[in-house]
Amino acid sequence: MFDKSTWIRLPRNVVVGHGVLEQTLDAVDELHLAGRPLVVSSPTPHAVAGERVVDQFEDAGYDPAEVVIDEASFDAVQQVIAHAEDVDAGFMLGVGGGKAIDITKMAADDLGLGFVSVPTAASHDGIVSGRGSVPEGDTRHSVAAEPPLAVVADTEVLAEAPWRLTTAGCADIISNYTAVRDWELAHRLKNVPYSEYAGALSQMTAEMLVDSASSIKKGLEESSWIVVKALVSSGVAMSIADSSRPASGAEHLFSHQLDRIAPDPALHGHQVGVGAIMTEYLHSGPKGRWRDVRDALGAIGAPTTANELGIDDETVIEALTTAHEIRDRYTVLGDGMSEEAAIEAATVTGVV
Ligand SMILES: NC(=O)C1=CN([C@@H]2O[C@H](COP(=O)(O)OP(=O)(O)OC[C@H]3O[C@@H](n4cnc5c(N)ncnc54)[C@H](O)[C@@H]3O)[C@@H](O)[C@H]2O)C=CC1
Ligand SMILES: O=C(CO)COP(=O)(O)O
Ligand SMILES: [Zn+2]
Repeated sequence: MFDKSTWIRLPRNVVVGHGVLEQTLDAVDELHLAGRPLVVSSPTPHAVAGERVVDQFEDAGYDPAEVVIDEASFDAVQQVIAHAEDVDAGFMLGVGGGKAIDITKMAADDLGLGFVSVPTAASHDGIVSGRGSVPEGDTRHSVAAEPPLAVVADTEVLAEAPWRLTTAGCADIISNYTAVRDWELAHRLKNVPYSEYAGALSQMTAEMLVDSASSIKKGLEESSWIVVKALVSSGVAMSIADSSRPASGAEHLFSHQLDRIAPDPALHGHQVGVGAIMTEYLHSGPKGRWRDVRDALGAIGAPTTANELGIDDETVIEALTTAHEIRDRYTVLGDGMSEEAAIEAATVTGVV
């Protein structure tokens, strides 16, 4: 008997373009959500876009509530859940970077409420995904959560965000190359379920972004358009796989570990990009395609060295040798690299 079944959860409305923040209300009305909206953001995104979203709902006769969170943690998720219960929220809107969106996603999932994603930076591919990722103690949990019902990505807002956030989004996409390689390896070695569709979509997304590198330039709103479409596509790959595997391999373990141990971690996308240079080297050796990964990052102005990340060499080596401990996810790092091998990989690739 054929007994497989699968659920692919995707957003219903993905609205991308110049000035579409003003269409947030329309995108929500279409969803037939009931009750009071709760707008969740962090301080800068609240000032940049959150207040305008609150005003739209106020003008339309809704009674919006708002909460501004300072950090990405399970405490913040609990804080938002408590606030939503206090104000009897009917649905939520997450306005901000990856952290604000993940917190909203996880709180909404816990309460069984619908949620809408309003990214203010094209900095990561969680804007559409059905995963929430928050550190807890020494580990990081990437948990299944309902994906947003709608995504409203205003390229005018995204283009005004600091440029480094956009290059971080590009690097998060470029890291799909190594993430898919790790996924394939885990499939072959550990029989981890693999989705051809999700793997191909993730890889194609990275290829299309790299092919468009010459159009991704500071001050060009079209860049935000190109990057956000890639982020949506990568998020869809995660939804198809029902896992972050298509977009998160050893390079992400390395970045999550840096978030734990570096005194001043860099942006998520920038860290995974530098990680991808080294893990591509581990996959394909000194003559392999690690130079292509490095050059693709360099072409869009993302960091390619520890120095450019603002992280010292020792911390990079420590993160590389301990990254496999972050979570139970088989990658090219296997059960861990020796310090000598980590130094070799980081040195040959010019990361340290
Ligand atoms: N759930 C998922 O599938 C995924 C989750 N993530 C998570 O997302 C997080 C990283 O997201 P990021 O956006 O890099 O970090 P973030 O959310 O901390 O944002 C970075 C900084 O940019 C600021 N910012 C955002 N929009 C701005 C704007 N328009 N103007 C000025 N400043 C602005 C924020 O206030 C913050 O200080 C990580 O925790 C990562 O694990 C990343 C990828 C996928
Ligand atoms: O950052 C992500 C994909 O780009 C999400 O992956 P994680 O599951 O490693 O948090
Ligand atoms: Zn990522």
